[in-house]
Amino acid sequence: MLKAENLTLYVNDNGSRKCLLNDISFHVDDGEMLVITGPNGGGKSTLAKTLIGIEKADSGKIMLNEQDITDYDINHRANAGIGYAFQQPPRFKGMPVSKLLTLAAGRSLSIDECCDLLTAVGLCAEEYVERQIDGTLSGGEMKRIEIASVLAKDHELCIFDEPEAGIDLWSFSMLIQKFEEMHKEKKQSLIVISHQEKIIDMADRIMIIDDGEIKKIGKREDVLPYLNGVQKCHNCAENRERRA
Ligand SMILES: Nc1ncnc2c1ncn2[C@@H]1O[C@H](COP(=O)(O)OP(=O)(O)OP(=O)(O)O)[C@@H](O)[C@H]1O
Repeated sequence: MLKAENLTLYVNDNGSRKCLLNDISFHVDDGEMLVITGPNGGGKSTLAKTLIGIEKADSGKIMLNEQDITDYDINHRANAGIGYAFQQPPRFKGMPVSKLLTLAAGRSLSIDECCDLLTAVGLCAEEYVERQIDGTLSGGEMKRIEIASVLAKDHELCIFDEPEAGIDLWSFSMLIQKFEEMHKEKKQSLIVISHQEKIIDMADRIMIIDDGEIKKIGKREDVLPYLNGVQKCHNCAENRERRA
């Protein structure tokens, strides 16, 4: 189980102190899927980066399976069992895809295993397995390779930041199948940051973050009506602006 307690994070924004996360507390049960959603700029990616150790909270505590990981760096947290797929994946130039997958798995993978991982994210294995990770890969291709690298290992907790971003419809439906499979197996807990209805509909619980704060968290059936209400209000405001 992951438990975040009172996470608060400030950054220096052109000389002034800006609060990006304000007293965030929540948990993710073993095998649970928590979907985090909310408006752009609300703090979702910042929270994910804080959980994996890229950002360091000014206060608060993070526990993974009763282990206090608050002071762990990114590698130490990965070793403790947290896997993370970036919203915008970094490119490890000059490395073939098979090597990245092997490194991510933490053991040597056969070409067949690499191909299975690539197929799971809708990439033609033969075409990509020995391809170099460099600027010639499109954003969507890079995103899918990144997701495959997280799938390469069983984690205690996998965090996917907008896995749908830049991915075509066909690959997206394969990805949904993969998430459904992982969710059904309940071997790994999942945090998925998403704006996509299909992903939100899969959640056990949904958390809405806006302005660095949790606006709502609860079971899918309790939060969905609230989310639809927020959406309607947003549309009303947009329509009013358009009419004015
Ligand atoms: N280092 C920083 N300095 C100043 N502001 C920052 C910094 N990092 C993030 N922000 C701001 O914090 C806010 C939250 O950003 P974040 O990327 O977490 O949002 P998000 O909810 O993931 O948005 P999206 O849905 O667009 O991906 C944004 O307003 C962003 O501009």
